[in-house]
Amino acid sequence: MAVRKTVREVALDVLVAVEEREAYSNLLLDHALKESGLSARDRGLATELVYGTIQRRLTLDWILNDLVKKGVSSLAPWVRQLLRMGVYQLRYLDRIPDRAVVHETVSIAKKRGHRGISGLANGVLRSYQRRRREWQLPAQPETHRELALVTSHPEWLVRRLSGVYGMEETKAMLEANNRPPRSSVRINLLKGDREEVAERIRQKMPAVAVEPSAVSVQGLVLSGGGNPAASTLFREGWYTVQDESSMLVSEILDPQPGERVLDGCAAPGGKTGHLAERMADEGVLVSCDIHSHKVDQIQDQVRRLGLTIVEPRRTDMRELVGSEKPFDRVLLDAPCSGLGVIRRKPDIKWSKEPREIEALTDLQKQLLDAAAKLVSPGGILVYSTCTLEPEENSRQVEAFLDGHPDFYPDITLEERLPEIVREQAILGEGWVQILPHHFDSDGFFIARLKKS
Ligand SMILES: C[S@@+](CC[C@H](N)C(=O)[O-])C[C@H]1O[C@@H](n2cnc3c(N)ncnc32)[C@H](O)[C@@H]1O
Repeated sequence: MAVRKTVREVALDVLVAVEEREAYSNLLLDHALKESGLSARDRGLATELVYGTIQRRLTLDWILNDLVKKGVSSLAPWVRQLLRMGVYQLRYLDRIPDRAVVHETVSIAKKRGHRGISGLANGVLRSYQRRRREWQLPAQPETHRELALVTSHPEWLVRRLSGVYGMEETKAMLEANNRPPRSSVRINLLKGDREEVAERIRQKMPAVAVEPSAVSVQGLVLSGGGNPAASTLFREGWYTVQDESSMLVSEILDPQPGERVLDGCAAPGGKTGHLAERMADEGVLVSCDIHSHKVDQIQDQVRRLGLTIVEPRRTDMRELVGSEKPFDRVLLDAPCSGLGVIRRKPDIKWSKEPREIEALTDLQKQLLDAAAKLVSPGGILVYSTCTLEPEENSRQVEAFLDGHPDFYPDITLEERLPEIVREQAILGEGWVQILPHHFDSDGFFIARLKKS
């Protein structure tokens, strides 16, 4: 029988895979936890170790570069990650005794490396224990570098965001990125109303506290009890796991039963399901994505939610122009830099580069041009992203409106928002920008545009 990995070995392997394959931490971790056979408590610890070590990377490397002679970049990836994970536990996790951290780290080093590596691990962690007071950070960071170090985000990102939102707001946003995401679900309107679904969840999962979301009328916030996607209620389509601000996108498009609707960049299908539910599963909903494996994910959602009006297609949305009749409503939930979802995928902050943002804005512009042609006169176009970058958001919309005089911003967007969002989020003409600390949700930009 194969020997089961310990919780720290599971976490370490995920950390190494994220770095080497440049894959998303949440996907790799989900997969590793499923295979691991770890108890629920250890799964919680593995999750904390993976997210925490990635989140705090800059601060951890700042310390390790003082403790490792040639610096962390000189180490083999697994040794680098092992030391980061060790210092992370000593610095940020009070509930694990220091000696347990040192012991576990050195055991993995012994098992996987030679004596030199276990000696290094032991020396580095013990030096950190002795000298930990040397690495003090200011409570009120004043420079970009200090804010980068305190919140552990790349300096280019701190510079860029504080140029737009100011130091105070940026600090709040970056701190929110280091907090664990809230767990929320969108109730399936085709099955019941919010109170009915909440009651079912309470009965099925008594350990879970269920509260209505203040951000979305279809949202429920869950706390204190496992993974909502593992429940039979999820498999039976009573709800979909979705972030609260992301739910606002389909609410703002507000498709009606019987209409012809396009979800142009649809996979994995979270918003497709939402649109169809709001259409009472009546009408036509073309849901396309450029990647075929992702179209399968849309298909899975449709099946699970028991929807009949969705037509999943593998296609480049731009190719629909000329071959499809216009739509009453179009959702363009565009590919973006994802800076609003760093809390869920902390590796994004280390893998994204400023030049990628420029390439993305080009693609978004092309998709918007195509979307404009696919909306029928009098129809609605909603453009959304899960990023915070004006180049991809408000400026993208301004440029679109300049180039498309037949479109105008729909100011009814404001009255479609719940009071708390109107009061706290950033509102523009026909658009809203939600930042991660506003509601401890994902950062989202949503614009509602009307064709005359
Ligand atoms: C932000 S994600 C969409 C998330 C989705 N709306 C949801 O709520 O589940 C953007 C998607 O656009 C797809 N995409 C990128 N370029 C595309 C194109 N030219 N045509 C259609 N889909 C595209 C990507 O594969 C990706 O799945």
